[in-house]
Amino acid sequence: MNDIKVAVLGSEGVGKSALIVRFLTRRFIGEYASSSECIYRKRMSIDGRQLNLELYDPCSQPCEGKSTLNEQIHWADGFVVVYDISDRSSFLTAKAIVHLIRELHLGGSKRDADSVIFLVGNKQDLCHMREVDREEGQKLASEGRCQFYELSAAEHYQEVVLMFSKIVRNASLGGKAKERRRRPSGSKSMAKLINNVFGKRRKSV
Ligand SMILES: Nc1nc2c(ncn2[C@@H]2O[C@H](COP(=O)(O)OP(=O)(O)OP(=O)(O)O)[C@@H](O)[C@H]2O)c(=O)[nH]1
Repeated sequence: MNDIKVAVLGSEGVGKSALIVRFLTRRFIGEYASSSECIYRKRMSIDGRQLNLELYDPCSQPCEGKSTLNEQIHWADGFVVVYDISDRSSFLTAKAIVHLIRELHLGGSKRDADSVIFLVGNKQDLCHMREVDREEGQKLASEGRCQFYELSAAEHYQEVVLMFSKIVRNASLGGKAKERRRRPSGSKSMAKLINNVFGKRRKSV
């Protein structure tokens, strides 16, 4: 069975965990653990093929054994680079990450690389507080040769599922069946994911 590794990257509070939890559990809960990096696993069927998906959710806080962004990039087959449309600084971080991925992610053909970086402007429901125009996102995506999505983990379940399904499909088709690399860090079961959702430091929306 194919193993597909997808890293969800971006600055603190952009909604990386919210997107992952939404995809894996259908739920948007509002507060998520941030104290450790983790990998979530899901068995999926794409085009009749069984895949083991590993989704990497980094920790924005300093934490024990934390992997570097370079390690995360080398580990992954596909990348979801997230920013918050109501936070310009998160967009600048996303831009830097996209450029770094392009620099470091040298395996595979050009076509493969083009289809496995997704740029996601999250929190579209906060468009009344928008600091990043949709056009700016599209421009960065075209410069970085990424696919572009603007969505809301809070409100757009179907779009979130579609986006993750597409990157998994693209990564699995990329012919980048890489030799298995070192995992960025520990892994987490679904039960742990659910447990992590409650009693976290609060973040404002
Ligand atoms: N309004 C709105 N809030 C969101 C959305 N997605 C996430 N949030 C909120 O944004 C805050 C941060 O979400 P997280 O999923 O913890 O963000 P993160 O990127 O994982 O943050 P770190 O773990 O600190 O890196 C939480 O309060 C979420 O409820 C969204 O689509 N809309």
